[in-house]
Amino acid sequence: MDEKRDLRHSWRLIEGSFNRVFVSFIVLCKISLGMAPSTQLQRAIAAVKAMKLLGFGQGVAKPVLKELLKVYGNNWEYIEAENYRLLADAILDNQESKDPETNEIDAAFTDELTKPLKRLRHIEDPGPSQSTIESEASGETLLKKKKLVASGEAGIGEMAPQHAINFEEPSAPLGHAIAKLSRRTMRSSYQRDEQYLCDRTGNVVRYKEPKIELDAEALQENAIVGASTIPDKPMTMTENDISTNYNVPIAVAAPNGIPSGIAANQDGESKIGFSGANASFGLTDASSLQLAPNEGNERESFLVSAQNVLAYVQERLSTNVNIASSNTGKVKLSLTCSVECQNFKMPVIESVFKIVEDRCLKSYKILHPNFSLLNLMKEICQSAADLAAESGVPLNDVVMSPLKECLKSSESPGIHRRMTRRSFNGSPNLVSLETRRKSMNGLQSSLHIDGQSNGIRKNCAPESSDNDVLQCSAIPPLHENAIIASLPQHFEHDIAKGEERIIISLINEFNSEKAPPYFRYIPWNAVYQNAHVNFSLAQIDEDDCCINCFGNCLSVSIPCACTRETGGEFVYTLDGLLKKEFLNECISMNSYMDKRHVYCKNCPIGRFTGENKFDSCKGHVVRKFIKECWSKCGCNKQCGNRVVQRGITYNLQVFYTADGKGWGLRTLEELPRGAFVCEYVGEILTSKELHDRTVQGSCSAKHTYTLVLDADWVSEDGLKDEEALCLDATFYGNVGRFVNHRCFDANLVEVPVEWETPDHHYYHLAYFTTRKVEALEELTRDYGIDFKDHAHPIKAFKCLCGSSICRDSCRSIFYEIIRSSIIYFDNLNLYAFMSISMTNLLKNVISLWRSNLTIIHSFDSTRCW
Ligand SMILES: C[S@@+](CC[C@H](N)C(=O)[O-])C[C@H]1O[C@@H](n2cnc3c(N)ncnc32)[C@H](O)[C@@H]1O
Repeated sequence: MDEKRDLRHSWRLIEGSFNRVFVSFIVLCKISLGMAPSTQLQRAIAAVKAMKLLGFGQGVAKPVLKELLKVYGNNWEYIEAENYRLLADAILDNQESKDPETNEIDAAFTDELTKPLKRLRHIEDPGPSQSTIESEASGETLLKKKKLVASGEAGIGEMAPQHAINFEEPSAPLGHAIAKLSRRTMRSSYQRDEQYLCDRTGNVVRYKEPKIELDAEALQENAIVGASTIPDKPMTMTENDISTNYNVPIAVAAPNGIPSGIAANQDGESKIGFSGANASFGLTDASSLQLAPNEGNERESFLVSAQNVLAYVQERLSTNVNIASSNTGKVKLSLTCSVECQNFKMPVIESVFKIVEDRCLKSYKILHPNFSLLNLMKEICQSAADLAAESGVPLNDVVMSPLKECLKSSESPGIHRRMTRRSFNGSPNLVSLETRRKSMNGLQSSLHIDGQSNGIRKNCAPESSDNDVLQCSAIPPLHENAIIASLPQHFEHDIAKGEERIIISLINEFNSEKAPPYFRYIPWNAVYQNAHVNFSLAQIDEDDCCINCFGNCLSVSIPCACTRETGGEFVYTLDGLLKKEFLNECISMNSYMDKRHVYCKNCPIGRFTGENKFDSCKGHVVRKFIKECWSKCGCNKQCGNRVVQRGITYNLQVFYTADGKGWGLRTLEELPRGAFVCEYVGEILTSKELHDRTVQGSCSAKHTYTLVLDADWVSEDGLKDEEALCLDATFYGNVGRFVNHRCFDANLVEVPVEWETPDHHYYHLAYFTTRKVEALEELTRDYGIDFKDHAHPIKAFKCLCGSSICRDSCRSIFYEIIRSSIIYFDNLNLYAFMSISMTNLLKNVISLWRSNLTIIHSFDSTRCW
């Protein structure tokens, strides 16, 4: 109320003095300017009137106007442009040059009448029309300005207040910069070369102001630094968060150099801070976030202080990112983009996030599992704050591409939160989003993003194009064609080299290892030398195929002959997933817990070890087979009973694991339960050939890539060597070779699948999901290793699977007991184990001990380890 009263008073004073000014300027114009009196007179009157409204008396304005007219050869257009900005600036500069010290103090303690005056220098003014002046003078707008200046001056007043970053030269009044831009377009003598930065500890740091070139491109790219308007309900947090606590922020003027100031929002209400011709809703209060009509003016502003960060960044295409943080450590960020659609309605912000995340995932395919837009925004806030707190960061970089700078600043060691993104030229790039916490003491814990739960009511949605959202969210638009252009060295576009139906990228986000040791990618198994694998049509008799079928076997009510192996039922659903019951059984059979091991009398593995061949079998898991239709069948390639042979269909990626397992495989999209992921492909070796390779040491690499196709070994006594087959993916293999081990709760299970060979000597080993797998989750299977079997010829690795029930830990004795317990209670299988209560489990264990049952060490020795 007091403020309003003051303003009214000021306005009366202005009115009262107007007549005198008018008369004086008639004289001035007649004497000094030599123009046609009527025109000059009117113009002079208008100029003085405008200056008076700004608080400059006639005595101050007159000589400066005179001087300007001289300098510009009586070119009134320059002087009148932008509501006499040039004149106002010149007056201020004149004052500054007379007494900079006083001005500095002025900046801090200037009285209320002076504040709006200074503020006008950086307000985005829609134009010099009389109506604008009137509306400014009418109270409400001035009140807004007053508030604005007051909040802005809180920072200046203390001049380098503790914890404030001041990107403005100390002696410069607020709002210098935007005016500067326009002046620069006219004369270079107004340029300032340096700015001062007060870091959070109050030190003044000095650095170069970005050079502003006057060509159109530079005007788009660069921005000027100065003081800014603070919207009357600025980019808000709660009152407590920011209130009047903005410390001398940075403002970046419109790239086109057209300052304007009072933005019209949708409701037609005047708003200070953004051009009415631009979409502008900055960091306003969530509840008052407004979308202004976009008429094309692009603006950038960036307002920063160490504890109070207010950032408004606009990239091209009228898209903005606004960031604000408060003394309390809260950070809010809002996105602005222009959407050219009628009847625009803001969707729920979470759904916007989701779309962007999905798009990121779809496009980059290499995002960190923890990637979320919200996290990204937090990163941006954090990084902006870090940058603000950090001296010596060139401001122009900050202004032009804040995220780029955030990302650049992530090279030092520390907490690593990484994601991949495309570089700003549209190519994919690996980016480390490490955040340096040191400068933000405690901010991390209290980060808050506007629009998360309290909701942004009005904003733009990324509905029109990728650009709309991706540019403003600092994730640049995607151009698939540009993928290969600037890949990081540790990124391989397609390790399958076109052999698969899909692209399988490889990425190392953790160290400099660019690629796994050399191997040749093959999409299907290949016989090394002696393995007896007969793919002949002749060996498939009519009982082993469905000659009379047509189209899709699954669409017929009577299952075809190919289901003989699986009890007269197809194992696949119409969606191509494994049926629940079949999958459950496969999981259970493959389970380390499961007792269904069988032992060969003459184990092919033991034959070459010199051990007693009747005693050497470590046991083999009995597995269920899938039989798929094949070329001799009457159905087509799209038949629902041909899943594995159609190859990999989900987006997979080889990546370097963070937990020391070396390379691993992950999915880039969500996988449903029972989905076929990939086959384990390698060279088909006889067990003798594998043994020879082992003896020769050619398999003694850091990692082991061999496994035994032993699913049916026990059914035939005296299996010939050329029929006892193994797979070795050390030198030739597919993505399956990168699947790491996980104890018990792996998300893949291997299932033998046959189609071109009716016997079970050779088969394909297919990996299916045991549960729904989230995008970016590592794909793992349980190798079935007994980590306690130190007598095994091949030493097991130190398990780093991270499972809470890892068998290779000191707790594993507990699991041995559990396993024994399950074996003891014959009716329990893995599922029962998973579901039994701890009490029951303990009862089992006690009962087990009581009965003095020895722990049985049986395990599948023939699996890969
Ligand atoms: C089939 S390879 C898997 C791919 C391998 N990580 C790589 O970098 O190429 C199996 C090897 O990976 C490593 N490995 C797999 N699972 C592991 C685990 N849970 N803990 C530690 N190492 C593991 C072991 O060296 C093992 O011999």
